[in-house]
Amino acid sequence: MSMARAPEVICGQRLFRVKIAGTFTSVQSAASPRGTMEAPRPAGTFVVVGGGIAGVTCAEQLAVSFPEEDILLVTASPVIKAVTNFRQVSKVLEEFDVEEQPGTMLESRFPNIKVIESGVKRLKSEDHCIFTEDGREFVYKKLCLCAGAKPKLIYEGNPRVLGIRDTDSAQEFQKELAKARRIMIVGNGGIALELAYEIEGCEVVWAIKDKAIGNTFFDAGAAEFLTSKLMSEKSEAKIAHKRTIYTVEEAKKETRTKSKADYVGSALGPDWHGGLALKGTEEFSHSVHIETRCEVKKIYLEEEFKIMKKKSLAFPKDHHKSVTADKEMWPVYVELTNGKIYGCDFLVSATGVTPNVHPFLHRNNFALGEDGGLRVDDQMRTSLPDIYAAGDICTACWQPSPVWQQMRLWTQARQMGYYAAKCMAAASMGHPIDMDFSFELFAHVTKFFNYKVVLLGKYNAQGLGADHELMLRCTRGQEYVKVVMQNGRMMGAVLIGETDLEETFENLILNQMDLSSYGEDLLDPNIDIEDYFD
Ligand SMILES: Cc1cc2nc3c(=O)[nH]c(=O)nc-3n(C[C@H](O)[C@H](O)[C@H](O)COP(=O)(O)OP(=O)(O)OC[C@H]3O[C@@H](n4cnc5c(N)ncnc54)[C@H](O)[C@@H]3O)c2cc1C
Ligand SMILES: NC(=O)C1=CN([C@@H]2O[C@H](COP(=O)(O)OP(=O)(O)OC[C@H]3O[C@@H](n4cnc5c(N)ncnc54)[C@H](O)[C@@H]3O)[C@@H](O)[C@H]2O)C=CC1
Repeated sequence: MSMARAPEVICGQRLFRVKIAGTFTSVQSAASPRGTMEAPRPAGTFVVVGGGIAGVTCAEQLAVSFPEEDILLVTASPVIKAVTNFRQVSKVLEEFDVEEQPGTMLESRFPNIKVIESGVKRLKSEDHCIFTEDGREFVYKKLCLCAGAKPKLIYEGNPRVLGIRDTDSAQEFQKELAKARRIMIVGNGGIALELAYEIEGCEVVWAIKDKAIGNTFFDAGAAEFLTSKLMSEKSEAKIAHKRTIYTVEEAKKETRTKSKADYVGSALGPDWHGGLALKGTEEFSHSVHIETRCEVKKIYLEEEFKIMKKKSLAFPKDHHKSVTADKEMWPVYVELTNGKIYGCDFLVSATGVTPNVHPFLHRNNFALGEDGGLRVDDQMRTSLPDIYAAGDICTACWQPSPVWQQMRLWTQARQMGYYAAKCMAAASMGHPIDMDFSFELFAHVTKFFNYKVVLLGKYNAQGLGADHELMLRCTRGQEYVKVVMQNGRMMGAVLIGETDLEETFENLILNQMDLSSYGEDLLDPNIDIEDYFD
């Protein structure tokens, strides 16, 4: 490598040389301010790994904080994810679109960002350097790992089991669906909910471990509200954006109740299925049969199943009629733990994600969280010096606010990427910063079954024990409102439909006002709650 003199960059007290022959390298640090020679310390630049929302937001924020420095974004995917049309809906609720863009677009928006399209195959933390698949080595002074997560597939490797994470896997899924008459969805979180509602022209057997749908987001009440929509014909009416005061039909109070294929691309963005026709070969819209409280016991390919001489079941079109044996043959058969067997064209494993830490672990003694993510503290630092992490790859291990929890969502990926960059900048200047306000309250706005869904705080009473009460208001087909109360304070809420309550409830959760005296008025649709708390 040529050792031609490199441009010099002053950062704090230290003199660094960066960027030699198109790569970034280190020189020994200058003498310490006291005049004694410190042990040689690596120089290098700020390096961010991962072109998803967390990595891109982190790199952008670093580029703004250090306009004179080069920021390196190393990513395995050919496109990066950019946050566009960002809208701060309220204090903590945010909405944005996610766009796939070539790395060059990011470079032109931020001339001090350099995007390197290559997977990181190894991290040598003691030398502060990373090695990429294309044989390059980059030295960092601070590194932020934002390599996302991978789908945690059941029966991984079986050709009839598909997962959905990035554009490639979504397209593969669409291609297979276009030829399918029946599929099985396994899992009960975000992806399963979206697929069960969006898929048309194909029978869907949906196998869930729980007794109600959508366990990662909803309790049984909300699930029932949504299930009726799932079982009815699909109506594509646009969501209205005005508040409507509905009559309470039911108000009750419950007490105490890929080589390259090895690298995944970035996780899909909002409305990822919007541009994909999720349609099977048939001409009907929804046809979903839900099998509750069961898991997959075994799967058999067609030939294997024929030898077994077991019986599979026909798709239960009419829930009141008894189940009959299936006369058709299928490419794959799924035996459930409840003893039932269904044949289908393929199975979608929508069974969660696992943090993508593997490329960084070799000889690096990272502390890992229970879910396998890189543990990060309240400054987004991992357990190794000068290495930060953000987004799906990390496990938040600080003492959280009583109404915040980590979930692997793009809002949190953005917030963590942004805050990690702030922390890296602050550490470079030698002072820590206060936790970002976005971690005060968990807030997620999304769409399920064409309903707007807002989740706030401990929306499912997570970790509150038995000492809480729920208040509900529900108008079938219109809205579902649930608040979680503890000691007279609002701790969380689920708002489905156009309730227009999110801002008020967000404030009530944040300010922890004693609401005991308001009782059920809190959810009375005839009381304009915004005026009440003005
Ligand atoms: C189908 C689907 C629908 C979703 N819907 C929603 C939703 O409606 N709302 C919501 O809030 N969240 C949703 N999510 C979750 C959300 O997309 C993720 O939480 C978020 O995008 C994670 O961002 P990230 O930047 O941490 O990781 P990712 O987006 O996974 O990005 C990781 C990046 O790292 C790169 N990378 C990986 N390994 C390496 C390596 N070794 N070297 C270099 N680069 C590497 C990848 O190529 C990628 O660019 C959805 C997820 C999926 C899969
Ligand atoms: N609108 C939104 O907010 C959406 C968010 N997402 C996010 O994308 C990521 C991936 O989504 P999902 O895969 O749906 O993950 P998820 O974490 O939302 O749900 C995983 C589901 O799989 C179930 N499960 C786990 N192991 C299982 C097994 N062996 N057998 C049967 N069921 C099993 C779990 O009980 C859970 O219901 C998540 O972080 C999710 O939050 C995804 C789609 C939409």
